[in-house]
Amino acid sequence: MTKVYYNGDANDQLLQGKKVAIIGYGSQGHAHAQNLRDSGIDVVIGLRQGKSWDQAVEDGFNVYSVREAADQADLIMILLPDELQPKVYNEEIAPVLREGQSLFFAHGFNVHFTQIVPPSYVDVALAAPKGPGHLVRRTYTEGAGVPGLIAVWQDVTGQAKDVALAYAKGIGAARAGVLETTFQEETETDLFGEQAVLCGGLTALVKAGFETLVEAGYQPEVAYFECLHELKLIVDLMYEGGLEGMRYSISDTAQWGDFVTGPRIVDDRVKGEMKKVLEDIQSGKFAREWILENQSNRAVFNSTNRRENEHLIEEVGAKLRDMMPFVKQSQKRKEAVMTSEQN
Ligand SMILES: NC(=O)C1=CN([C@@H]2O[C@H](COP(=O)(O)OP(=O)(O)OC[C@H]3O[C@@H](n4cnc5c(N)ncnc54)[C@H](OP(=O)(O)O)[C@@H]3O)[C@@H](O)[C@H]2O)C=CC1
Ligand SMILES: CC[C@](O)(C(C)=O)C(=O)O
Ligand SMILES: [Mg+2]
Ligand SMILES: [Mg+2]
Repeated sequence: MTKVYYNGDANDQLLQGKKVAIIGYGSQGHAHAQNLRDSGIDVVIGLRQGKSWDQAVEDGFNVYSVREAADQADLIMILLPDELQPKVYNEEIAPVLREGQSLFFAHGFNVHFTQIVPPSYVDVALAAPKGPGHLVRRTYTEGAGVPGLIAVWQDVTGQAKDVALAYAKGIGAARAGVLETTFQEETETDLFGEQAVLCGGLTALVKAGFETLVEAGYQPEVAYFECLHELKLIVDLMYEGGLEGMRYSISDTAQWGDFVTGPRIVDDRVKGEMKKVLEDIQSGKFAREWILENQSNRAVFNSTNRRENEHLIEEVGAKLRDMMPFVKQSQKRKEAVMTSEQN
């Protein structure tokens, strides 16, 4: 059985008196920075001037250029978009890297696919939450956490794994469970999961269900509630109790439909395609195409994004969600602030 690490397995002392530079203050960056700070760790932020810089200052952090932050830190966590990391690393971080520092990532893409080649004299490790950054922060504030993976690429000090575990505890991941992996396993499984199941597979399934109902003459609003809105409610049950827990709550009619129709939708052809997707990830084909797409100014990414945002499901969903302010996180936050200001 794989060892799962929890809070009690981590040595907090390894990050006490050390300075952590969080490079980037986006989805993961703001969450790591705020969680580590709340865990008693000294954090500075490395950024360029702009929206995130202003936000990090507003959130009470000392913010520096990437180079200045990296230069003063014991541990540098790179939380920039994957496609921008190699340039920023080469121009701003590599020139100031020195022995004794640790270089951390939340995803192994650039190291595994050799877009970043760290020098031999720094520890290189991974602390990768298995969830979106905004939930890494939200769950932490709720006393919970998002599970995480740690991995060591290069261990100069002999402490890289223990430091990665202490970091994982600092961001709240060790409340939920931390697994040790390799850069290769993290990179390949993360890319596969987001493409085939969590993001690509799911959005395609939702759209195909919605379109099938609408093309058959059913109301788009009914199709939206059925194929998108209710998904969260069903997934929440799976999150809490696995497949069995979800099936306990649904009707026997739904469960029978699940058993007989599920395998007709996700059939052997779909599974065969998943295997090909995995092969493209393992061979580096996907990585090369994503790198080239960025070098060609994201022609396909941008046009696909525009088309996707214009889909009827988005138009219908936006109107329905406007009538359900409680489902909008930003609205929830505004209300929480207003309530705390009133009290
Ligand atoms: N999103 C997620 O939940 C997850 C992400 N990861 C990994 O975490 C890493 C970060 O991803 P994510 O949080 O999504 O990234 P985001 O796209 O949310 O991060 C953008 C941040 O990077 C800053 N930035 C962009 N370009 C530069 C630059 N040239 N110099 C300085 N700062 C810059 C942006 O600042 P500005 O406002 O100025 O543009 C912003 O603060 C990736 O490796 C990703 O794979 C891992 C698990 C989940
Ligand atoms: C599922 C997408 C993800 O891998 C994540 C939130 O874990 C990402 O890269 O954003
Ligand atoms: Mg992921
Ligand atoms: Mg990912």
